[in-house]
Formats: sequence, C-alpha cells, structure tokens
Amino acid sequence: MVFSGGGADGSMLLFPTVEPNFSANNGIDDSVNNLIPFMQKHNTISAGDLVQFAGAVALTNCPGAPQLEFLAGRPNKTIAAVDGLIPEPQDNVTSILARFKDAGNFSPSEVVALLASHSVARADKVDTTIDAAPFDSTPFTFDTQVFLEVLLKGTGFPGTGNNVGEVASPLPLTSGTDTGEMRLQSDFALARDERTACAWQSFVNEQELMASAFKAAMAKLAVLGHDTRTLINCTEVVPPPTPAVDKPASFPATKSAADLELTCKSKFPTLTTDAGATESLIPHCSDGAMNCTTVQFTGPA
Ligand code: HEM
Repeated sequence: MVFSGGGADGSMLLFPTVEPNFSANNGIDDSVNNLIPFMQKHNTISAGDLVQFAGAVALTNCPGAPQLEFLAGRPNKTIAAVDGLIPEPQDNVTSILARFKDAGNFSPSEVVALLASHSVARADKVDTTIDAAPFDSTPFTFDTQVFLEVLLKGTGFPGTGNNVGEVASPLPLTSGTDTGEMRLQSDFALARDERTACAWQSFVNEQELMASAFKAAMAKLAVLGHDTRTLINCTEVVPPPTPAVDKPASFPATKSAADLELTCKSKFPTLTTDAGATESLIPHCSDGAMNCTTVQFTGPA
C-alpha cells in the first residue's frame, strides 16, 4: 500500500498551504499560523510533537482540564494528508463513527469522550458572519456544560441560519462581540443517536469521569500512526492544569429539565437553573469582557 500520510504527524504545519484548505480543516488556519514560528525557532522539535505539546499546554489554561499525556519523538518525515479524512459537522453518525473506528479503532464512547474538547471550542468558519461562536455557555472552562446544553431543545441561530453543519442552539442570543451559542449538527446527532446517547448523557455533571475519559481517548489520538515504543514519555513537562471550577452543571437561565431532548433511558441528574429572567449573554473574553487582545501571527495558512 502507498503511504498516504495521516495520523498524528503534524503535517498541517509542514504543508500549511495544503491541509488548512481542506474544507474540514478550515478552522485550523489560526492555530497553524500561530505554531509555525515556534516550529521555526525550535527546529529540533518535530511538527507532530509540537502540535501535541501545544495542545496539552494550552488545555492547562482551562479550569477542569486533565493533564494530558505527552510523548515525544514523532518523526518529521511525512507527506500531506489526502483530503476527506476528517469528519465534518454535516456528516451522519454512521460515517463519523466509521471514520474514527478506521483511523484508530475508537469506540463510539471514545468518540463522545473526545468531544469534551467542544467544551472549550468556538467556531469561526461554520458561520462566517460571526466570530468565535462557542459550543457551550462556558467556553473557557473544561466543564460538562457542553454535554448538558447540546441536549436542550434548539431555538435559534447565533448568526445566520442555513449554514452547512449547523442546527439551532438553545442559547443563540448575540450582542456585539458576545456571540451566542452555536450547535454543530454532528454534536446534536451524537447526543441523540442510540449508539452514543448514553455515553453522551453519562458525562453531564460528571466532571472527573469526563476529564479522565477525555484524557484516555486523547492518549490514543495523540499517537495515531506511531509505535509508542519509539516515543519518550515527557508528560512531566506539561504544567499542572488549572483546577476545576467548583460548580455543578446547571441549566442556563430560562432553561430547565422540560427543555431536555433525551434518548437514553438512564436516570438524568437533578440540576438547578442559573438565576435570571432572560437568556444570558456568553462573554467573548475569559475575563467576562467584550473586548480582549488575542495573539494571532500572520502566516501561510
Ligand atoms: C465528530 C467529529 C468532529 C466534528 C464534525 C468537529 C467539528 C468542528 C467544527 C466544525 C469546529 C469549528 C471550526 C471553525 O469554524 O472554526 C470545531 C472546533 C473545534 N473542535 Fe471539533 N469536531 C469534531 C471532533 C473534534 C475532536 C475529536 C476534537 C479534539 C479532540 C475537536 C476539537 C475542537 C476544537 C479545540 C475546536 C475549536 C477550535 C478553535 O477554537 O479554533 N473536535 N470542531
């Protein structure tokens, strides 16, 4: 078989004018451009190691995140990945699960665990009329709100409707740079599909379970395509993460158990509703402000 790239090889940094242009990757241009200067400055570190190290370190800024395992030693010898390998938000559950199975023998529950990442994620490219649309109401905190909020009935869109891969979210209120919550069609479907709904629901208000399942699944994802016997465990260089915010999962103001769309029959936790007679805005900045400086290098991607 002809080697066609793929795996955790950092090839998006080595081919920054190729891979970020694949439609499934169009949100990674800012990360690619920000990492390239580090790669050039520390040119004994491979692209694959840099991507994993940067992700593990970045995540430690998010309260509640686990300390990810970091193994070093991925070689730089690779080619650009072919297009079509990365799932897109408009893909159905069957094809998403099949792709993860094929790529790394991930189980449906492990795919759900990986989506804890969407607790600290925002979209720029699904709806290009809005900037940094968060997937839950606490995008700077690695908490279980994303698993709760994706289960709530959708009511509207933070920007325009009819975007490919987006469905209505329960918290679409947008004001200025405070962009309302965006819901990916793939998250919506995985939260309700019989193959994944119970795993999805099991993380609601289960911070430690979610963090440990994410950590375990990330350890698999980070070494795809490598023989771990050739890698060196350097986890000790990953700083200890910011501790979790001591707040149970809760329904955002105006929402309650009546808004849940549950397919899994397991008992759902009893949660309180945040105070407020109207839907709250989701702050654009981690300090709650609407304006904050961000570091963004220009680059080839
Ligand atoms: C079911 C498969 C998945 C789909 C369809 C999907 C889709 C997306 C989309 C469409 C965005 C927004 C990109 C943009 O518009 O800027 C996004 C953001 C993000 N996703 Fe996923 N994703 C999936 C799985 C994952 C996994 C497995 C991880 C990591 C373990 C992950 C981590 C992230 C992060 C960190 C962001 C935010 C990026 C940023 O803020 O620039 N996603 N995802």
